[in-house]
Amino acid sequence: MNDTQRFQVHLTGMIDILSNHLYNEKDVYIRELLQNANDALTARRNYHEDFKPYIHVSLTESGDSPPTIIFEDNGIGLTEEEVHQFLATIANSSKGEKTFGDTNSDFIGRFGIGLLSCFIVSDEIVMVSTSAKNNETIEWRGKADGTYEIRKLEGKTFTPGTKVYIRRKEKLNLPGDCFEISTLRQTLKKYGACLEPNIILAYNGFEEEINRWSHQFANKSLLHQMSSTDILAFGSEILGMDYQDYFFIENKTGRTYGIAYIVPHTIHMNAKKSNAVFLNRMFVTKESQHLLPDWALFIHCILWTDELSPIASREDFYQNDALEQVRESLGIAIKKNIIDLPDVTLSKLMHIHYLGFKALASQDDDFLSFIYPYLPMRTLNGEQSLQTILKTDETVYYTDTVDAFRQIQDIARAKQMNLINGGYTYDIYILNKLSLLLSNHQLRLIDPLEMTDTLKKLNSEEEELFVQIINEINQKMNDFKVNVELRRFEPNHLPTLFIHSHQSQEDRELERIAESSNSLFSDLLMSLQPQEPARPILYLNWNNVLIQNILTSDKTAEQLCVIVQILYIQALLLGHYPLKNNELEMMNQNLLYLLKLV
Ligand SMILES: Nc1ncnc2c1ncn2[C@@H]1O[C@H](COP(=O)(O)OP(=O)(O)OP(=O)(O)O)[C@@H](O)[C@H]1O
Repeated sequence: MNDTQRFQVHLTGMIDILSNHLYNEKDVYIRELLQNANDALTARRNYHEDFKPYIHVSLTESGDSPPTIIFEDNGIGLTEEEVHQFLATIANSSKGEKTFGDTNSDFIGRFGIGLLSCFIVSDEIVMVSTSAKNNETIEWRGKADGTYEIRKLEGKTFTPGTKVYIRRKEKLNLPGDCFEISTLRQTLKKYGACLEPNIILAYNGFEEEINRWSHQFANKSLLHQMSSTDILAFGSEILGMDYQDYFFIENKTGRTYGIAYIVPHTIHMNAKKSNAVFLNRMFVTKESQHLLPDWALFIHCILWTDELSPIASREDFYQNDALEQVRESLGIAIKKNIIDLPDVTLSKLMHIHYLGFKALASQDDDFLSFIYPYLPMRTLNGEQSLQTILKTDETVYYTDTVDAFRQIQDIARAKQMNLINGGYTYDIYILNKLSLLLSNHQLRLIDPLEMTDTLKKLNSEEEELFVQIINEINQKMNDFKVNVELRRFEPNHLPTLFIHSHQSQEDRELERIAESSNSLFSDLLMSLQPQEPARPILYLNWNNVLIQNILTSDKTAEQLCVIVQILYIQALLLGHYPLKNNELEMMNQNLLYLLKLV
């Protein structure tokens, strides 16, 4: 015979799960009480009742007994049947569907577990509720041990609404709990800032309104009528930063909207995002990481939504398709607003946030085609905007690495070339895209090797004069895998030009890493190297007085080689290339050699 049994709920275990494993914020019980009061007011309004909604919160302390927080609302209340059905049955809610987004419900509660969070701070929840449906008043006492008592209060007339009493546990060890007035005030402001009903906090005979000013911002049409002073003040209150510029944003459904503040200082690329989000007017998080695209670092948002699903702790949102669509649509809105900003604001913005703008421009052609004139780039003349760089009719060249720029900057300057250093973050993607996008400009990537074509060969007599010595030098430099050549080039003051192709740099780096690895790994690395690795070239400038003096002096080949080796080390150091072991050794030997001479 089948023996059907009922599951039992171990409430103490559940409270432990809630307090230690579900909620990060230790003040959630205030959020849940606010939310329930707010939902009860919504339900009463939906019940077609004409009344002035309020939520009244008070903190009482009397004598030696622990302080008590009392939450009162004049909402729909609960009948006795509803108390059994919704209060005493865990995970049963009177608020319908458990999913957000698909439904257009005004309720915030869904899961039917929120009230349990009060057990984190209290051993008993006492609720006195008068239902607007039948005017009956019920007192419910729920205990953390999983038992509850219920009784009807008769003989007195109560108006519809609910009062919840939370008395602090005797041994509550929760730093910064809300049984202290300033924490309670702060927490009510945090969660309740945008709720519609008037929230009043009473303490020691004084009353203050918590959300009178702030609740208006959540109303889309009121928001657009607020003064800019108010909007900036609201940003600083919610996000804790002083902003100077903002614009409104809204996604395409119109169900997620808000204020986008421009961050007034430079932001680190992996800085935490600071976006406050309210779901059905209830605060969810101040650090939403996924609601805006990654590039939108220069924006801090305050957003209101009713179309996203919160995770169980209600402290963030599920990363689902709905969230992705909202993020994409908000991204489009931000771009559009930036494009519409006045020129002065845009230049100011660029100054602070060029990196964020470059990130966006490198991913988005539309944005790039608008924004590129304002983007700053490093050139031979320091930092310039692309609009200034591209003013000329001549070809503008760019390198793909900082290293390539360094290698050719001197001769490029001598040739009066327009050269951009494309080696900084995002620049190469932007420049590559622009080279295809801009039809009227010659924007061309240059390889340092191309520059060697412009170095002049010596005439045949000169060539003959030095061919032997250059050969000897090359033999001595063979160990360092570099070729030495003699050429004429400008600027004359430049004794050498060191050209290191991508391939020769890679081969060199492989060798250097192999040197500092264990023998097994080093053998493996070296087996990856080609038989004949690519070599950099050290060009000696025959136009340069130092080089002329060196080569025409009566020094022996060995002595000349010492000097060329020193010039080679200098070129490596100027190019920021770490030295290999044999180069270090060679430099030390040469220093000793020089020491002996002086
Ligand atoms: N102030 C109140 N007025 C009227 N009913 C209330 C009040 N507080 C709680 N309730 C009732 O108790 C039920 C359980 O509340 P609880 O906070 O545990 O869950 P919920 O609000 O439904 O969902 P969630 O877990 O998502 O918050 C509610 O569905 C509601 O019917």
